[in-house]
Amino acid sequence: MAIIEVNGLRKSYAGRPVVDGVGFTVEAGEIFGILGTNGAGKTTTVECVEGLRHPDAGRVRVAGLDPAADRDRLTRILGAQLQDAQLQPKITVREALELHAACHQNPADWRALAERLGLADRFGTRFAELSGGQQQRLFIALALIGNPQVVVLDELTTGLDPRARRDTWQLIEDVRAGGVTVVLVTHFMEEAQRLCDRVAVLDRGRVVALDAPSGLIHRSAASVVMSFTPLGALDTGELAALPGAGSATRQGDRVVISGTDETVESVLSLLARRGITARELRVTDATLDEAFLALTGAEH
Ligand SMILES: Nc1ncnc2c1ncn2[C@@H]1O[C@H](COP(=O)(O)OP(=O)(O)OP(=O)(O)O)[C@@H](O)[C@H]1O
Repeated sequence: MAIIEVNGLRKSYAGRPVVDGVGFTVEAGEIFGILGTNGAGKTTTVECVEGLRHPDAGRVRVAGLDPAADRDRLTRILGAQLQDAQLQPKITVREALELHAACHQNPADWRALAERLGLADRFGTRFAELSGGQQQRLFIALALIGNPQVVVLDELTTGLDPRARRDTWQLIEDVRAGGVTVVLVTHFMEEAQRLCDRVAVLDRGRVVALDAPSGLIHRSAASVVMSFTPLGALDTGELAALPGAGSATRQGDRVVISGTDETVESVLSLLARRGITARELRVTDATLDEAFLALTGAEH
């Protein structure tokens, strides 16, 4: 059953379309990812779903409600992550939880929520004194405090260290296991690949792909990634023109080529013809990174 339906969504700023006919549905209980390059229109799209921005055209429904017209009822169904600027640096964890619980008709037990999110020993700590990971946990708690059916998390793990990011992923999986539908805007392909049931890839205001992460990877022309340090001059433009090659870039002294098995064979024979040694040669399966680059034509 679809809990979010977006059809033909359009939004322009000063005559410039930034969301240009976006459509997708989110099924109840799934973790739905929204990926895209900077400025692709991700935040504008989810803010239309949250009722924070009014679309110029199109239809948005969250559990049957029109977010633009039914914002009050929507807040009982949908929880959104706050941006840090919206919390006072001096507010304590307890005060923030109590304050936000008081804004909802049917709030969750904030002590139990804090316990579940590992914040129980931080009730007296001021927001500004929390670590980045603890702040993110607090934002998740505040997004969940109204017992929502849907939670929208926009770039939740940006700025977190790898351990805190992984802890946050576990939290998101726990949230979903509790029956909440999650919409996750992210720049991290690993995060999307690990967490999301399906992802929509936005590029310049349009959905250019919508599938399970594994589906996007399989549909992408690049199935493998080859990398090595060449002991000799090698032109990436020449490599990118080899059969099946998706992209060829330099990362420090290494050359990274995405493509197919045929590309690997072609690179090896080119190296042999030129008498160039490839040090620390690696060939790995392609990930969502390569699919994303191919879909958006972007470097990131
Ligand atoms: N209130 C606004 N007024 C004018 N332009 C805006 C406004 N909000 C967003 N934009 C522009 O709309 C475009 C899309 O912005 P949006 O924040 O939706 O993109 P995004 O995909 O979330 O980007 P990012 O990954 O950088 O957060 C950007 O070019 C942005 O500068």
